[in-house]
This record gives sequence, C-alpha cells and structure tokens, in this order.
Amino acid sequence: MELKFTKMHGAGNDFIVFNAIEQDLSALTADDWRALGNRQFGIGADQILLVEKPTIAGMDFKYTIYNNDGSLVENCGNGARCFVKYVYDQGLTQHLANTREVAVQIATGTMVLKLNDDGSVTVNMGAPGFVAADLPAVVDGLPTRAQAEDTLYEVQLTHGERRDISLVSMGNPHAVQIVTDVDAAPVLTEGAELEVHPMFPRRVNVGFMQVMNPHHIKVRIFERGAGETLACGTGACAAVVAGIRRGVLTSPVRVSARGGELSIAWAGTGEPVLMSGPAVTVFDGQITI
Ligand SMILES: N[C@H](CCC[C@H](N)C(=O)O)C(=O)O
Repeated sequence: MELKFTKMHGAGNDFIVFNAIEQDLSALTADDWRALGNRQFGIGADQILLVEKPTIAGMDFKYTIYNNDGSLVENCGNGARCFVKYVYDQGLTQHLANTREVAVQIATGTMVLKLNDDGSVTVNMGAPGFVAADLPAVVDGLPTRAQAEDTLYEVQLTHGERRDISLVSMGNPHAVQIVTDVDAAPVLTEGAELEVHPMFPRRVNVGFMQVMNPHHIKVRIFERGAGETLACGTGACAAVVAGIRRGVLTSPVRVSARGGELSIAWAGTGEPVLMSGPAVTVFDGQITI
C-alpha cells in the first residue's frame, strides 16, 4: 500500500500526518504505527496523526492519534496545532478560510482549533480533570496532602525516594512534579519508572517542571508510549494547571520546553485550558507499507 504523508512538528514534538479521508488506512495495525514511527527503520516521529471524517454532528474532522509504540492516545496538544495547519494548507475545509477555526472530534470529546494570522495556532484543550480514578490512577492508601486546591500524591520509587506528584487529566493522563533544576532532573530514569508505575493502570505521561517565576516554567516530559520528547502540549497544559492549583503559578504562563515555547492560559477549575504555539510543516512524502 502506497501512502502519502506530511511530516510536521509543534515545538519539536514531531508527527507523521495522514489524510485518512482520501486514503484508506483501516487495515493498518499497531505494528504498522510502530514501524512508521521508528526513527531508524521507518519515517520516525513521536506520534502519528490521522485526519478523518467525523462521526458526530457539528464536527469538521475526527482526529486520531497513535504513539510511536503503537498505542492509541486520547489527546495530543502539539499535534492539534499541526492538525489545523495541515487541513488549512491542504484545503480540506472551506469555511476555515473565513473563520480560521475548526472543530475536531477526539476520543474524549471535542476541541476547537484556531489558526492565528501570525501562523501560530490556539487550541481550546477543554477543562482539565482531577479525579484520580478517571485518570485512571489507583491511589487507595497512598498518603496524600493538600497544597492550595491541589491534592499531592506521594509515590515511592524503587530506591526509596518519595515524590509528591499532581494528577491531571487533559483527556490523557499526566503525573507532574516540581523540581529545582529541570535540566538535572532524572527524566529518563524516573520518567520511565513512573510511566509504568502500578499506580497507573493505563500508564501515564510524566512531567517535570521548574518554576522560573509565577508566569514562566521550564518543562521536560517523559511521554507515555514515546519516551522523552522535545515538547508535549498536553504535558505543558498539565504542568501549568498543577502549578496554578499549587499556588506557585499565575495565568498566563510561558512554557519553555527543550524544543520550543508554548503559551498557556487557564482561568481555574471548570474552565478550559487555552494553549498557543507553533506548527511547522517539514516535508511531504510517500511510503509503501
Ligand atoms: N505529544 C502530545 C501528547 C501525547 C500524549 C501521549 N504520549 C499519551 O498520552 O500517551 C502532546 O503534545 O500533547
């Protein structure tokens, strides 16, 4: 099967984008997503994004996401920015030319994506969730303590270290901790351990954030199903939300990831998280799989 694709990135978080409206990808499996995402033997990307026809009324598109380990993902923020740039550049929606907004259906609901005049994209990521069981996370018996609105969950690591983490759902699950120096943080080791910690039955994205000032953080994210990425949109949103709930951040917040900058605003519990940032097309290609 010969497939056309577009390689894109949002702040260095990179994607393979397929037009699954004009191409039939229904036969592809998790093995295929892994093969396509493999950086030595395939195209290489953190996630694979499918542009599909919506199955619910009122939506312009359906947006399906796979990690490069082949697992299906509920939401992908950097990918959403690339999604709207892709459908605009490919002329896949007429009304976008006027409103420059599209409504997309995702596994956990809907999102509105806006293409700004300067080429950046603003995504309404919806309201974050804080119910551990919804993440899902198993927290029975885990010592927890409150800090401002946030409940911190203490997790013990294999060598006895204890970490206070915030649990935030952006449709996908995030475990966020504050560190004093994000560049020195053990992201690869602790991220890998927490990703598959028994507390998280469906694994988890692991965020490390350093508070520079109330309006600026530096982050690194060890992503579920992809490892450390240069940026993670939902992870950046989860970190900002956790910091605001802990009383150490004030909206809006500039988020410096290794691959670029994101701007995130959140007005508090029940309100949506708004994320703005870059979306870049790298190249078009085709592959036989
Ligand atoms: N890179 C994506 C997150 C993918 C999340 C995925 N790693 C998972 O939840 O399994 C983002 O920009 O939000």
